Amino acid sequence: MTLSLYDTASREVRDFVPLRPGTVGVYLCGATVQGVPHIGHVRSGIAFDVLRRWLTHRGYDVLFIRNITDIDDKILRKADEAGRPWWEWATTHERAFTSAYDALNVLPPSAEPRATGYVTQMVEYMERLIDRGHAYVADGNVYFDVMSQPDYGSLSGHKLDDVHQGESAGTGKRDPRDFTLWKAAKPDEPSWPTPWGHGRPGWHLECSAMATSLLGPEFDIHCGGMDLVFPHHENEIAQSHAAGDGFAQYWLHNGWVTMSGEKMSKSLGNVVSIPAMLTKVRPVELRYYLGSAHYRSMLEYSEGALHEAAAGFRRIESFVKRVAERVADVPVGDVNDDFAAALDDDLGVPAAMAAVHNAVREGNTALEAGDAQKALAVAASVRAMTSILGTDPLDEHWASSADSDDAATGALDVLIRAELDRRAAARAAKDWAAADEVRDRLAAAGVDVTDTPDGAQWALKTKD
Ligand SMILES: Nc1ncnc2c1ncn2[C@@H]1O[C@H](COP(=O)(O)OP(=O)(O)OP(=O)(O)O)[C@@H](O)[C@H]1O
Ligand SMILES: [Zn+2]
Repeated sequence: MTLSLYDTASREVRDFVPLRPGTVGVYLCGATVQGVPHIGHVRSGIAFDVLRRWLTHRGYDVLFIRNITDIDDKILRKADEAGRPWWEWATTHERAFTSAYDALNVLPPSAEPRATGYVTQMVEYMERLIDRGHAYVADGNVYFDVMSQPDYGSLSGHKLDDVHQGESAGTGKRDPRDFTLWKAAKPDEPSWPTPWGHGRPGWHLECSAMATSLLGPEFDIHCGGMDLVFPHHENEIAQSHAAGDGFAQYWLHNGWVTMSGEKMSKSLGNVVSIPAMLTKVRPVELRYYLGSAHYRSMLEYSEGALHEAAAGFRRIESFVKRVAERVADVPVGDVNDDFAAALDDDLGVPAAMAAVHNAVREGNTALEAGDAQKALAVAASVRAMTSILGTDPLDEHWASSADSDDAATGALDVLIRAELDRRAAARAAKDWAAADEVRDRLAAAGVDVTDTPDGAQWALKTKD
C-alpha cells in the first residue's frame, strides 16, 4: 500500500509521491518562544514526529526542519515586562521547549533554524518580491501586495473581500488586506539593517525564508497547527509562489488540544504546562495520551482521559515486560499489516493503536497458553509498532525517567489529595473560609488548584 495524506491545499487525501525518489523534505512551524510550552504545542511536535518516523520506516531519508521564532512582538513585550533582555527571554524558553520535546521522545529535527539567523535570506527574499512587483516599501516597512497574487486564498478558501490579516494597520499600507513582510525599527527595539532601513522580520516571511533556504525552492511537506492555515500559511504560499518558488507540495495541519472546546493557548490562559502534567503521569504516558488521537482531530483535555490513556499504555508495557522477564530479551521486530495499513491511511493512529492492542491481547493469550515463542514474536512486533508511535516501553529513552521522581510525586499526591479532601468537605459544609484557607496554603507552597468537572486537580506552579 502507498502512503496517502490529507492535503489541506487540495482538500483531499492524496497518494504521497516525493519530489525526489527516496528523500522527503518536511518543514514544521515550530514555537514562538515567548513562554513555557503547553501540551498543545507538544501535540503538534508529536503528531509530526509520528509522520517522520513512519516515513523513515518506509525507507525515506527524511530531512525534518522545525524552526524557532525567536523575535516577535510577544517576546519583546514579555521580556520587557520581566525586565530581561529579549534574547535571554527567547533562549530560556527555547530551552524549555527543547526539554519538553526531549522528555516526550520527539526526535530532534535535522536542523532547528532560528528566525534571527536568517535575516540575510529574508532580505534577499524581499528583494525578489519587490523586483517581481509583489511587495513595496513604505516608511521602512515592507508589505506584500495581496491583490498581485492571483492564487491568494487558495489554501484557506478565504474570499479576498473577507481577508483580515489580524495585524495592526501599519503605516503606508496601500490596502488593508496587504500583510507585513518586514517591520520598520521602533526606538529601543532590536533591529537589523536592510536596503530600506533598520527593522525586524515579519512572521510569515521568516518561515518561507527558512524553509526554502534549507529544503530548496520546492519541497515535499509543510506542517503546522490548523490555526496556522490562515493567515500564516496562506501568506507563506503567497510569498513563495510570488517569488517564483514551487514551495510545499503537501500541507498537513494538526487539530488542537482543547479545553472546554477552545484551543489551549497562552493568550486565552487555558494552558496546562508539561511539568504540571508530568506530576500526574510519566513522560511515556503523556506522550501516549497526546499521540492517541488522529492528528487532524481535536483532543479535548481531561484528567480522566489522561489517566485512561496511561492505563492503556500500561497494558502494553506490562505485556512486553512480562515477555522480557519470562521468555527472553525482546528485540524490535516488524509492524503488522493492520498497523501499516492504518498509518498509510493518512496516519490513522487510532486504528494503528487498535492494532497494537489486538496484538497485546493475542500475545497475552499466547503467554498464558505457554506458547513462549509466539508471545516473543508478538512482543517484538509490539515494540516495532510502539516505536513508530514514540512509545516503545523498552526504549532506553524512558529508562532515564527516574523512579525516585515517581515515588516523590506519588507521596506528594497522597498529601495534597488529603488537603483537597478537607477543602471539598469544607465547601460541602459551606465553610468557605476553611476551604479558602486550604487553597491559599497550597498556593503559598507552590501548588495550583483547579476545579474541573473531574473534581479539584493540582499541579506544581510553573514559572512563566
Ligand atoms: N492547543 C494547541 N493544540 C495543538 N497545536 C497547537 C496548540 N497551540 C499551538 N499549537 C501549534 O504549536 C506550534 C507552535 O505554536 P506557536 O508558538 O505559534 O503557539 P501559538 O499558536 O501562538 O499558541 P500560544 O499562544 O499558546 O503560544 C504551531 O504549529 C501551533 O499551531
Ligand atoms: Zn511558520
